[in-house]
Amino acid sequence: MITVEALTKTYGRGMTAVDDVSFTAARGRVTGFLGPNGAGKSTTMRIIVGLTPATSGSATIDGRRFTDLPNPGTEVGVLLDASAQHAGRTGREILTIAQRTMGLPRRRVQEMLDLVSLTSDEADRRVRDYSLGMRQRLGIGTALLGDPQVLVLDEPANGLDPAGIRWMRDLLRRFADGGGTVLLSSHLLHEIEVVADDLVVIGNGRVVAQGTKADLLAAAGTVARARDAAALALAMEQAGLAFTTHADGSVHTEAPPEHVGQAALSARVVLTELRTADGAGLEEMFLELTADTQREGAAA
Ligand SMILES: Nc1ncnc2c1ncn2[C@@H]1O[C@H](COP(=O)(O)OP(=O)(O)OP(=O)(O)O)[C@@H](O)[C@H]1O
Repeated sequence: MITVEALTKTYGRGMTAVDDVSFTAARGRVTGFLGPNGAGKSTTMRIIVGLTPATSGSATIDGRRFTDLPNPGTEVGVLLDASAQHAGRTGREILTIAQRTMGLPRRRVQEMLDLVSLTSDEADRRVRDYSLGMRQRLGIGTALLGDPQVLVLDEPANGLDPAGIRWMRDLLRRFADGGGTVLLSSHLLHEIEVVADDLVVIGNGRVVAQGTKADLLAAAGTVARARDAAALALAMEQAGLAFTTHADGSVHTEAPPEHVGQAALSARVVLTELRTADGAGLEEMFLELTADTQREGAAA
């Protein structure tokens, strides 16, 4: 488990990148870490893995600071900036150095190359000649090399092709289902929506929302549709549920699906659709929660 408590990071005078941030990323779950550009995600993650000192507050992994872990790579897999890998080395060399540093068996290098689908030919090319997606795959391989129980990944899907993104999603799901802890930042909201169990949203260095994805998206309300749109509207009114009607005939309400279902049943209205409004849910929620801190929003 990752525990971040009252974490604050200031740079120079008056620049607060991370402002009293607290959250946990639990075992067996994927925690999505979201926020607009410059919100403080990378800074928080860098503090968690000991690359940036906190001004105040703490970040621990299973109760210990990253810098106190005797062999950190075997406990925490880290991918922060895939472009930061030594460009003059080959992928195989980078993995081999990490394998030796961690004192792992040599076979782990080939196992990781196979896992991230880098061919022998690619593994022996210098990283400067890698595509972004190949660097990302190598970074994921390096993060997993020591068979850690915790992953801290900053934009891991960046540069991956669609098949790679799906592969990554399945990998993270399996990792968490096996009891692992995943803290994952991404701007790909759809990816987060599919893979995350819990969400932490930050804006301007502060947490603006956190909780289970289900709870946060449930707050987005319910969409319902009936064969007879007018009858559904009447049923909603009779049940005292406030709603708006969309051009496509569906209704949107802040009430949970159960209440809408009950209203339809009471009025004997046949529903053709009943779901939480999570189609565009995460994006809507993200934009709403971070409206004050969005660059685009701020200019409006
Ligand atoms: N070394 C530094 N010195 C001064 N300011 C910094 C430093 N590192 C980060 N910052 C500032 O801290 C704020 C948070 O940056 P951070 O990289 O954590 O954001 P982010 O949420 O990861 O953004 P993005 O989505 O663009 O990656 C930004 O305003 C950034 O300019």
